[in-house]
Amino acid sequence: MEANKKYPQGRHLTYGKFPSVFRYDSDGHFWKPRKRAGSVGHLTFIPHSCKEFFYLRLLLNVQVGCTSYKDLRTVGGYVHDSFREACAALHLLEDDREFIEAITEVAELGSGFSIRKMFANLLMPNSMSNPLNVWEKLWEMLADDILFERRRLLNNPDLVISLEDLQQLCLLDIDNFLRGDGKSLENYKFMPQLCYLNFDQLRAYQEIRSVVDNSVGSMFFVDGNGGTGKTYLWKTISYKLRSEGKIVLNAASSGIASILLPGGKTAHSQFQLPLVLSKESCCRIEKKSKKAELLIMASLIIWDKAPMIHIFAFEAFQRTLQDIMGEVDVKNADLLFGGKTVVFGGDFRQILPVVPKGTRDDIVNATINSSYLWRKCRVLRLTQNMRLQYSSDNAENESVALFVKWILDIVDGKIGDIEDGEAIVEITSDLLVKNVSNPIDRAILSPTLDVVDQIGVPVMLLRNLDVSSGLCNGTRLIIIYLGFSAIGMQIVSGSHRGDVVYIPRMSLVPSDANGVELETAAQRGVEASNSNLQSSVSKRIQAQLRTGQKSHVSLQAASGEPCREASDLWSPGDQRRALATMTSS
Ligand SMILES: Nc1ncnc2c1ncn2[C@@H]1O[C@H](COP(=O)(O)OP(=O)(O)OP(=O)(O)O)[C@@H](O)[C@H]1O
Repeated sequence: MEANKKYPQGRHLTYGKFPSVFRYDSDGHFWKPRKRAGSVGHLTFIPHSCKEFFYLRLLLNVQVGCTSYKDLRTVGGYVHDSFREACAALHLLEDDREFIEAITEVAELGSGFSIRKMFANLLMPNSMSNPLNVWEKLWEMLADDILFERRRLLNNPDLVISLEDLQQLCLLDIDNFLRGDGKSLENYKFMPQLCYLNFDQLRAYQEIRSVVDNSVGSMFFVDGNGGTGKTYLWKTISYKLRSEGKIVLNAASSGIASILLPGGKTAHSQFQLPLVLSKESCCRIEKKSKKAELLIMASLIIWDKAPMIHIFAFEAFQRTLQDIMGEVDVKNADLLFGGKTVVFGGDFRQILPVVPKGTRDDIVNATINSSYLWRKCRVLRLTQNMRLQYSSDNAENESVALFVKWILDIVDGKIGDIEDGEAIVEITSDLLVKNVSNPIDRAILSPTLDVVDQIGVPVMLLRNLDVSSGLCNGTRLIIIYLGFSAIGMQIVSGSHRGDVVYIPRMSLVPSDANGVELETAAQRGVEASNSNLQSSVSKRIQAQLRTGQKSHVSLQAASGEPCREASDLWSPGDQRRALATMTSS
């Protein structure tokens, strides 16, 4: 302030910028002009708890040319009583900007750990007027070092953590700080919450956890209808174990289900399963390879949507694990899955393995519960549908419950005359959506297998091209460019919605094709298995019923949706009879 009185050339500088032109003489306690400019200064951090000093510091970062503290408190010619009031007049406190600035500043000086602690400390006394706003603006900064720490802890420099997982890990830390003070995130309902488990999920979690903790190894199957929270359970277990530095390998039988899992991969990619499986197959994992090392280090292996894959895949995986783990200790070679804990999950009402030209019996025999492994499997059941959000309106709840029962009855074969697993089901007109502007957003099926030939046409990808970018079997896209050898598309479903991608035109030759080729990896029309629904059907679930075309209608999918309206069935014509293929085993 004395320098401002003396040197007019410094009056346009904030306190932080002052050292760029002036030098402080610590002996004489005064500022004098620098001979050479270029120094950078910063103000010492002052915690929010220091109240007026904190606000004084905020003002020093904004006000210029002040020659007294009174000048600092003056805004628009009015002298405020406190630094805080002056900050408010300068709009420095709107939207919790003071806290955002304070956290941002500490982030430059300290670790992510310290700013997470700071955020928790601000939450505790309810200092922030809108903590959610601060969280949304800063959470990536709060989670800044988590990925680095995890890579270091797991000794895996290539580790990738999804944004959702990062948020959970960050919240977990904040929750831990709050617990130190006898509180938890639950006390702050307006904040994003940590995963909490319902009774069935908790029981399953505890059983799996105790086996992992005691390193005894076991095989589990978590059985639950769509929406009972299997994926939620996988996520919770994964977050928890990984937060303790343990390795959890997540895989799913389908690409689109795998992108819902933290660090999930398709089972084929995760376990190097051969495409053509037989009774003697083994995974293509070399004993001394990195993949084998990872499997040895893994505390838990999760395999979602297991009923979709042929039993040969599980048996191949079990043999491979015995081989790999037998190298660690010869006794492991006789243990189930080499002594590893492997948790399978899925819903037998959903899609079962595809057996080309197979009968119903062939399909049932190819399903995981027909394997010799099943006898050693502990089945854990989830029964509460978590996707259904019951409202305070009893009539609405009743209607939802009736609708769910109707869907389950169809799948259980209680409605319609079933012939060889198929039945004609009458759909009541109140379930039909007559006009729909954007069917891609609301459709489950059905394939037309037409060649992709027009811009603006909705398509579904039929190959796992790049699961981490959301390009997998089941991803929905809209054609935006048709080139000679590449097609440009925009993703319209899942977490990569809106992304523009270009994929080469390619031939699809099924392993048992006998010369049959499909035109491109993306096929016009929509067909999704139940497992594809969560990310590919975004807002509403419907079945598109095509006159005269036999479509595989996974009606039970709709049973998990939040409300009856969300489960409308769309019929382009007046087709009200759906041919539902029963897949119940
Ligand atoms: N304990 C829980 N607390 C809050 N929400 C939950 C809980 N468990 C599940 N949910 C929510 O319920 C919905 C359905 O759960 P989830 O996707 O895990 O079911 P699912 O059994 O995997 O379904 P599907 O078999 O159709 O894939 C999701 O929106 C999930 O976030």
